[in-house]
Amino acid sequence: ESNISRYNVEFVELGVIGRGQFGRVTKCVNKLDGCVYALKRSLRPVAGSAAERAALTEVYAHAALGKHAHVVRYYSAWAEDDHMIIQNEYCDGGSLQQKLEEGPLAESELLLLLAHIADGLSYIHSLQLAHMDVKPGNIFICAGETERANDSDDGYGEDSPTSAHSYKIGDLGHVTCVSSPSVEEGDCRYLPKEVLQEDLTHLTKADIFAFGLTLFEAGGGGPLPKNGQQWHDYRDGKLPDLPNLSREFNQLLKKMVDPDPTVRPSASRLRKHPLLYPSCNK
Ligand SMILES: Cn1cc(CCO)c2c3c(c(-c4ccccc4Cl)cc21)C(=O)NC3=O
Repeated sequence: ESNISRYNVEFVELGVIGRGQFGRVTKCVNKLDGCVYALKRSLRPVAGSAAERAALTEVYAHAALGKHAHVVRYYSAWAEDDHMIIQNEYCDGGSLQQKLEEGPLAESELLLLLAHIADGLSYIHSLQLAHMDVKPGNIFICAGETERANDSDDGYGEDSPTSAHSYKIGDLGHVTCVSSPSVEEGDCRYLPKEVLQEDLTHLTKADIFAFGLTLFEAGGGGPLPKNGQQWHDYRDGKLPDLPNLSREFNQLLKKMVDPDPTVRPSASRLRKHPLLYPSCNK
């Protein structure tokens, strides 16, 4: 293989920001444009393997999703000396999972998370795609981001004038087309029962389920079960109330994790939920 590495020629590594069985994620400066990016470097998957299909799906999804205020932006991907590299937007505020280590979010913060991620999911779903791995570890925070209606407003842009920080959905490694039979299951803690039972007829509602458990966890309901009775209870409509949240928020969480996927609100409906427009319903 060539030993001229684009990674080393075009980027300066600032530090490792993530490690996994997949490889590692680094924070890098591009020497040409001087901007900071997140680069994931993983072993090149075996040709024809599920891992290769997932890697290609990730790049196809990023390319199809282009630019959106609440989806982590993709810039480039390439292969070099037996590795695959993907260059994404660097979100400087860490992941939601890291933020939750400091404790649960207050309802006002949960509403910001709800608005931003419902926006991102609504955009992904509008392209007939489903994320399939929504969870705190795949939601990243861009601190100090002032939201403004982006000039190329495609109707999905955030319309609130400014917000202290912005939540974005990342890691498109499990993205699938809603009419696709093959699903690479995401984290089982956020997986709805119907997907486990191979019912793939409502894949966008699998994202809503996972987002519901993500909000429940962010509101203090964690840690989530990976199996056992509690895992089943949460999927049989027995999600406990969170005492520090309003009755209305608790009702919304129960709707988002309803056993019947058709009962769960769509992402575009979530964007218009009354909880997000407090002044209107006084
Ligand atoms: C572990 N980890 C930490 C971060 C920084 C959070 O402040 C991070 C990022 C990404 C990713 C990422 C996820 C999946 C695929 C590719 C990448 Cl670069 C992983 C990240 C990504 O795409 N953008 C990131 O900021």
